[in-house]
Amino acid sequence: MSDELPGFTFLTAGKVRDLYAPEGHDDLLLLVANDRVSAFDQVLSRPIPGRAALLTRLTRWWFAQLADVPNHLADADVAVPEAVADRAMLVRRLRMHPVECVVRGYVTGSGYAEYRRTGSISGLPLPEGLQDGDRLPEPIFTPAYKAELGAHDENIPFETVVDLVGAETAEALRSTSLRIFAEASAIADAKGVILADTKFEFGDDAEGGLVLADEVLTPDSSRFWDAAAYASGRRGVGFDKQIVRDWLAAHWDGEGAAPDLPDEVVQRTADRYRELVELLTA
Ligand SMILES: Nc1ncnc(-c2cnn(Cc3cccc(F)c3)c2)c1Cl
Repeated sequence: MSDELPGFTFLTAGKVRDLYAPEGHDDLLLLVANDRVSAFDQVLSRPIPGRAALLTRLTRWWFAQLADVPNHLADADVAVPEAVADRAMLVRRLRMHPVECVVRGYVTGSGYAEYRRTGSISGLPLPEGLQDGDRLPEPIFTPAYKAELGAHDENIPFETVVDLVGAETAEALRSTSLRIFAEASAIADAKGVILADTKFEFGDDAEGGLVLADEVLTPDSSRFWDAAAYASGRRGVGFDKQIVRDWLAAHWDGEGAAPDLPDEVVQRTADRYRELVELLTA
């Protein structure tokens, strides 16, 4: 997506999203998703058609499911350009907390690596002998400090969250994150999808209230696994990027730029995103 969006000032770009400010509305922002996908810390060269619209639809749906949690969606009368309308969200500008509110129901990824090194994640001691992909006795709040774009977030103990945002907000971040995770994983579970982990971001609005921000419970912020595959011993079968990961693992040594995905992989991945969103939002 070029930076040009009439009536909006380009602010910054993430891996797969751009942030704009609506001219004349400094209390609002526009998040515009694009069809790019990142894997192995690289934004792949070939976009996945329809991905941005599907993930925007999913985030909107989750916000509606989590009606008891204040969120940043704005219903202001600002015209969003037709060209991006199905993959854009007009949101209230918040004072964002610099904490990635990660909740894990299963141990995998960077959390599993930290567990193998230290026996804990974000300072939380865990049972011995856990294997990659094991379900945890109960979901845990494992916050991270927002790293600069492209770097890995650094897991931090709850005490550091208190230092960053104060005890009251830290407790609210933890309790709200755990509550949302419990609600969302129950919804996903009923549809044959494991929500293994997710990352929430929150900010304060002008009244000082805690507001759920950014994208929510999408395959970019969460790991969604196929529950039937997990039950049959095939762990961590991702719903979205597994096709891309498997193809890259078979056709790339991980050095330098990732090769272009073939049409068949792009199409199957696009289908898989649609399948996940239609399964969850049915
Ligand atoms: N409601 C809000 N209020 C204030 N700030 C934000 C905010 C800032 N940055 N990001 C993440 C991001 C970075 C790059 C492109 C993106 F589309 C999004 C979200 C939000 Cl969502």
